[in-house]
Amino acid sequence: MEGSPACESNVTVAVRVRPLNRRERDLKTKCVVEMEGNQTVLHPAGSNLGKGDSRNQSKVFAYDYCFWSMDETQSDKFAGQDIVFQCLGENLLNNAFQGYNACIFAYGQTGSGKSYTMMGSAEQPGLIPRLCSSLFERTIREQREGESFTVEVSYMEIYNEKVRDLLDPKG
Ligand SMILES: Nc1ncnc2c1ncn2[C@@H]1O[C@H](COP(=O)(O)OP(=O)(O)OP(=O)(O)O)[C@@H](O)[C@H]1O
Repeated sequence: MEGSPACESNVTVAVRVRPLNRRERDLKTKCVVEMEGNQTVLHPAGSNLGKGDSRNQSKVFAYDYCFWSMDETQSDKFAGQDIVFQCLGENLLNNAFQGYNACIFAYGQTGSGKSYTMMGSAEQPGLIPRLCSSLFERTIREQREGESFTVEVSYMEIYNEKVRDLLDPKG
């Protein structure tokens, strides 16, 4: 409603673009994604469709966050692991410290960058290691007499409609 404060949703949706991989570069793949603020624009990939065909038009989508991780040299818009954590992880931790359950769900086709964003590497840690270190740092920092913190986590993968417990050593 006009004049009322912005409505805060309990769900945050972000989209991330990864750099082209070797195969895509070798095929001289054109990047058809553009990001501006919280908008993602998908351009037609160049086809033989007729002029009036709606598939020839760019499509604009709005998200809470659009992370451009295509090209590190574009430093003004490049979103590395640190930015992703600042935007998604810090809020989630704040909510967790108020006692709310929190969940991050990474969705995308194979090779789209889910593991990179969630786990990352030793040099480029992703959301999970960053969340864990901040979480435990904060439990130590905010320790008070007579209070305790209980942390419960689960880590699941759903692939081909099968759920796999990624923390189960037997798995
Ligand atoms: N933001 C990024 N910056 C640099 N490299 C990336 C990024 N995202 C993904 N990659 C690289 O792209 C490749 C595929 O990414 P990743 O393994 O994370 O995909 P995935 O979605 O988890 O795939 P799968 O569903 O098959 O497990 C990896 O080599 C990864 O290092």
